[in-house]
Amino acid sequence: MSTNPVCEVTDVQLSFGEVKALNGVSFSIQGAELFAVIGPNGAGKTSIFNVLSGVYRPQQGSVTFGGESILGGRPHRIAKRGMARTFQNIELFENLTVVDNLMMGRHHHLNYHWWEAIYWWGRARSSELANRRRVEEIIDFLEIEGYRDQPVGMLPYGIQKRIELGRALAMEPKLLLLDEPVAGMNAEETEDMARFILDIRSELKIPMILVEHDMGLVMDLADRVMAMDFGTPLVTGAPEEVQSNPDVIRAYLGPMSEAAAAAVADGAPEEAP
Ligand SMILES: Nc1ncnc2c1ncn2[C@@H]1O[C@H](COP(=O)(O)OP(=O)(O)OP(=O)(O)O)[C@@H](O)[C@H]1O
Repeated sequence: MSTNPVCEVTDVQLSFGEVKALNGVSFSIQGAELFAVIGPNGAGKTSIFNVLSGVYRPQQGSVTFGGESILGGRPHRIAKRGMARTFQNIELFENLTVVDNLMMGRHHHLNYHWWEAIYWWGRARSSELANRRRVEEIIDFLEIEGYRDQPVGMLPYGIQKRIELGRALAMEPKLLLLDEPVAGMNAEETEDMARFILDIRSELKIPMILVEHDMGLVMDLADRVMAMDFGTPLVTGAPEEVQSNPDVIRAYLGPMSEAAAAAVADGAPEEAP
């Protein structure tokens, strides 16, 4: 049985002057899958996120989300339609508490008028209580009860990354974009983040696109991987298929890896120099 893709990117071209940031990029996200995008520095990974979230408008191609085109859509409108994103560099309100930062993720779900808010009645009261309940569920889910009332800026880096993930979850996204979620983390923090990403897939069933340099993490978690180089997709497939693709090995290791790539293609172990 085929289902409609959550998101479909078709033949996207994006240039900055002479630089082709994206060149014929196509992929679609089906169901609650974890789709990873890998590639060396400058391959175009962040540009894909910027196109999806409305920060960049490509010169060619189409992008649909929930069956409708989002090309030319403003970032806040695309976010409101259910696309949430975490960033390489944490973007939280440092002086606000964990709870208040998570409540920021709920602002699309506030559905009352200002006069109802002033008198704290009607929809203002019920909507606020429902939003607080949802935030408490996320606090439980991400195991951050111990930090709930602390200003985010005071917390360890790994916890801040987890709170940023929490804020994205508070939006109740239909698609979650994770931009290097374990960058700068130690082994224990990475392991915790990996566990939460797996829980999001299995329990919350939210489709995710993951951009990450930690290959171990990508190969362990992803359902499918798209490898890119110089804006061009090299191969898309199961992690083991992508990992052993000679073009991918070349892109990562450079021309010195010709022997390694050939050996992998032949299925033969590489000889020691
Ligand atoms: N706003 C911009 N103006 C000019 N060039 C840009 C812009 N954004 C991206 N590029 C260029 O597009 C190419 C792809 O960049 P992008 O940031 O998408 O790569 P990346 O794979 O995310 O790299 P990294 O792993 O280093 O974050 C690079 O050559 C980059 O310099």
